[in-house]
Amino acid sequence: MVRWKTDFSKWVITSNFERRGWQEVHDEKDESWNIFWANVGTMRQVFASDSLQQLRPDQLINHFPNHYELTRKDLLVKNVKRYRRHARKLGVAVPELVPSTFVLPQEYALFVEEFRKQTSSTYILKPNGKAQGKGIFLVNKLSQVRERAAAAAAASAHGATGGGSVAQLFGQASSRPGTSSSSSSAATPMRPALDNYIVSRYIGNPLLLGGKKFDLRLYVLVPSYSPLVVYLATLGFARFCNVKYTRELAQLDNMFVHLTNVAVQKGGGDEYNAAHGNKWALADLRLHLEATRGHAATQQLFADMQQLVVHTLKAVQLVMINDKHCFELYGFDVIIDSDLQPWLIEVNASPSLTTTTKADRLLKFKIINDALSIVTPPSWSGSGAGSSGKGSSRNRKSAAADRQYPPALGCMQLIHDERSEADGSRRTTGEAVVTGDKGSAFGGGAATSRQLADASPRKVVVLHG
Ligand SMILES: Nc1ncnc2c1ncn2[C@@H]1O[C@H](COP(=O)(O)OP(=O)(O)OP(=O)(O)O)[C@@H](O)[C@H]1O
Repeated sequence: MVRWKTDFSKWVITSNFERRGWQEVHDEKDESWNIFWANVGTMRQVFASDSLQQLRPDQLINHFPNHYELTRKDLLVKNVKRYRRHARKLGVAVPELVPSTFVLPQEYALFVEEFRKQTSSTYILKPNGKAQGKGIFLVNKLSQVRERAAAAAAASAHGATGGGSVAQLFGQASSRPGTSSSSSSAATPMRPALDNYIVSRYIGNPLLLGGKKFDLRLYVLVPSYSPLVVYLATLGFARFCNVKYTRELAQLDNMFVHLTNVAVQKGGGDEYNAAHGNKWALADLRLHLEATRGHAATQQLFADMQQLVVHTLKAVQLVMINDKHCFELYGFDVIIDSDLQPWLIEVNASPSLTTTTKADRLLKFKIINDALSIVTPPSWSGSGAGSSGKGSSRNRKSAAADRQYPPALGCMQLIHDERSEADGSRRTTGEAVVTGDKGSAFGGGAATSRQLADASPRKVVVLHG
């Protein structure tokens, strides 16, 4: 009997396990589970306590230990920048994946340099450690950054002195190596309020639908980083703002115009539509684009989004700890601009599994169902067919690197399998997502991800291989 555990009591998870006839493990200390759907916080504890080392071969868990390399805004940007630098050295063209971004406080001077080169530009500042649109603001003048920093510093110091130099506000003095925060309280600047922020070029020309801004939530399954295997779900959705988009400066602070987060838009009063949750299915968006922008342009956009996903994962492949017990279902947030170029906004390791509408329920149930069918061994399907306790030899084999993955399963389309890329036999199979060879990251004789990997100073770490 397959046994499951979760600290995440969401219907889409528990109903999927129950429908398979699997048995729940209730006791927190009971380690007889075969699959643990954990939130990221629990994962941190599991890895910190080293208990992962003791996992049996027949145990699976839904995060990689250092998933934050991809899902923390500043680390994502660092990894993507490094990947593109390596690609450039190899003469490989990798498209821009994220809008130009700087990590604060370290890259404040670079940000100022870029900002001053623009005649008019808007930037968005986002805290690394927050979600749901919290702490985000837009600026189009450097003085606004300073004002915000001062206000935030004053607030965090509970009325202590606001203001201060930009260097202080961004923590340059306090973050000097070897400077202890306790060394001299008089000499130490206040805790910088915009420490742990990133600042990104704001996509000011988003594609609009009915005059409203939206972003896309794409679901991406990674059963393995070494070899890199990637599935993209054909199910996904667009999330709309409540009010019409405008570039008017007077509306720069109006988050109902600029932020598509459901959490923000739900607070939008009457404008929020509870029936459809301000969402549109990806398939409907595709149909709409086919009708308004043409077949070829739509096809190209979906191919570009597939490339965006694969490149982003390649950018972290070398730093990700490829533990064979792990898989991950990511939520990729993408904004499409008016030229139909997709931009990655962020990657979530725990995409929301809360369901607000019937369509939401069906979509999320199906995504989890298909993801489970891919990551779990065939011997787990059907009730009572799984392992009990110590792993069977079949289960052990299922965790091995030579495992075969189906080209498509339900809504999941295999869009990248590094082993196929190496022998050139299969570039892409995501027919519903993209046709032809467009999704191939380095088609036409360009370097493969393995070549990029070999060129990197950091190597993939494989545990429990
Ligand atoms: N560079 C950008 N250009 C245009 N809009 C952006 C940009 N970055 C973020 N946004 C908008 O702001 C919203 C919030 O950004 P982001 O998702 O990075 O923050 P978050 O608070 O961490 O959200 P989440 O709850 O999804 O983790 C996005 O959904 C998008 O609508």
